Amino acid sequence: MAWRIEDYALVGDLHTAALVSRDGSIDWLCLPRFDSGACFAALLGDEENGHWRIAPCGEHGCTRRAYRGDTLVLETFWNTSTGSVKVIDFMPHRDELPDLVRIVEGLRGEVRMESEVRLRFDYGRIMPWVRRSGHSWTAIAGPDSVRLGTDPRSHTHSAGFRTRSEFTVRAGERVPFTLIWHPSHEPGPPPEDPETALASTIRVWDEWAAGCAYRGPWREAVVRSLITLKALTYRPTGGVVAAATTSLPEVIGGQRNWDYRYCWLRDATLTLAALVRNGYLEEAGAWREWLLRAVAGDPADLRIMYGLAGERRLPEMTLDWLPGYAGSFPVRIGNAAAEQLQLDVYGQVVDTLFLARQAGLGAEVDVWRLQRALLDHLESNWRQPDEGLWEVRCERRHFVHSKVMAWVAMDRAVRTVEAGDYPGPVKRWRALRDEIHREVCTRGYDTERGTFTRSYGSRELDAATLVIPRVGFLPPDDPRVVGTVTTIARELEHGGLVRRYADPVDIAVDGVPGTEGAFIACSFWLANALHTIGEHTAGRDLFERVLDLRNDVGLLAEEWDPVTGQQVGNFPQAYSHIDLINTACVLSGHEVTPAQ
Ligand SMILES: OC[C@H]1O[C@H](O[C@H]2O[C@H](CO)[C@@H](O)[C@H](O)[C@H]2O)[C@H](O)[C@@H](O)[C@@H]1O
Repeated sequence: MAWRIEDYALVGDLHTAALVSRDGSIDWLCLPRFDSGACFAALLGDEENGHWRIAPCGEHGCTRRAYRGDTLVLETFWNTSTGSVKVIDFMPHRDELPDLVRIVEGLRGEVRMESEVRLRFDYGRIMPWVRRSGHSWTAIAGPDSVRLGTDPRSHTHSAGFRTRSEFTVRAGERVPFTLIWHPSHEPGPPPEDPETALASTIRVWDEWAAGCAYRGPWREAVVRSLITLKALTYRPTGGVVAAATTSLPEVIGGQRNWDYRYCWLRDATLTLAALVRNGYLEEAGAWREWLLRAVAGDPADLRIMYGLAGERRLPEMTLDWLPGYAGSFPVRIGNAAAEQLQLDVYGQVVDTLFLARQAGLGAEVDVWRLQRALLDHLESNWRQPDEGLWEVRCERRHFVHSKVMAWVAMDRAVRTVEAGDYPGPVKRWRALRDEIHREVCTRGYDTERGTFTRSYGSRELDAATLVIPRVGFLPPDDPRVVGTVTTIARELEHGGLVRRYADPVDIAVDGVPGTEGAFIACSFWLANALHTIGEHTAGRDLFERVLDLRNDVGLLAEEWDPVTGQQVGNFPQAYSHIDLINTACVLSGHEVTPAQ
């Protein structure tokens, strides 16, 4: 039986990330980058697709686990009949090659332990050859080579395509294991001392987390979410992935299984806004540089998502040899949504660059030149229907959220010029801003029901319209805003949270078969909107209800299935953590302060 999605914890090194189950099993790890092939893919299949478990012999599931303070160092504890033990898992921050360290520490009495490693490259398909050299075991296939470093006390042997160790750990003893990836045509790097690596990993995370400016009542949840967003950042380029996984299903057994290991302009800009709001300007600077490189060229060729280094081709395919998480087939890599037109990303990008500048990130001519190009392109294209932020896989529509975000792009451009930051055709932009506003209020508003709709002329609702007061399109006390918030709260409610739009049981809703859970980010948006329209108690109650869905180490997937009571969708997902942070900030009055 598969572990629940919330039974996993994340460790990572700002290049890639691993998921560790409550059973001490690493069931997901892509090397050397987030979007590389997985060498442990049991998450989407079974142990034969690759995993690494370290746990007491005969035990199933740990007693408890936690991150060590404000770090990404995971400690998993077991109390057994003979003693207690913990396994410390982490990935040292690296300049070159990825490295996963696991240290087994005896806490009380003595415990018989086992380690089992099955390395399978290319998402669980390729069985490598294993070579031994002293206490190191190197698995090689094609371009990949992974070296498992063991301690002499762990009595390791390799047979039957798995490497096993059995040993006893006593109170006070520490038995380390390391796993290092390197290109198979190059010699492996010299081993690093696990204890030194642990000390420096703890120090780096502690120092980073101490920089968090948020001081409100939900500090622990906010800091954990910031650490998670940071862990989804690809340090070499400044790109940010939407989640660490591919194909965790939006409903168990369903087909809504997508690859999120890419940089969406929407998700990445929102990540940056959350980081900037909490004092992390360095990441914002790195991402701005990533953006300038990724989108360079003709603005008509703007993509809504890119690879970690700005790659544009992300062809979608299915991995037929993997059965999928709990039988949720197909498993996809690549993402066809990369080819879509999603007009909101123009507004997202311009808005985040505006916010970053307000927060103190220096003005730069190249950044303004990029915005001018995006605005020119939007000026000629905002009237087109698009696939919208929910990336529908059916005919394009005039989505209200896309048009509202086009208004945001024009509004921030006007305000930038008015503030004297840069020059631009402000009269024309003002006129366009007014025109978009008029059109949305006429064609995107249902006067009969008193709510903004999903697209022009439709009666459907869309939780994305909850952003209308937040982006300043209309004031919070406008009856159209109040009507939209209350209608969405009533009609999109799903198990105490909200759906992003009506249950897509009918394929016409978004072009994808099957239903899905409540959307976590949208539930935070609703909490935020309720607060903004003065429904403070309802907003806070909803916010805390969603906070309660975090797993034991503070992580959230994309959705929540109230029927099974489980997290569903890719994990951990940036979107969910972004809106946890933003909503905590709004509900506790913590807003971005421009640098002096
Ligand atoms: O619902 C169908 C689409 O679902 C995915 O997109 C979602 O995730 C993105 C990344 O977090 C987010 O930016 C987007 O708003 C969400 O709808 C999937 O990536 C798409 O391929 C799919 O069509």
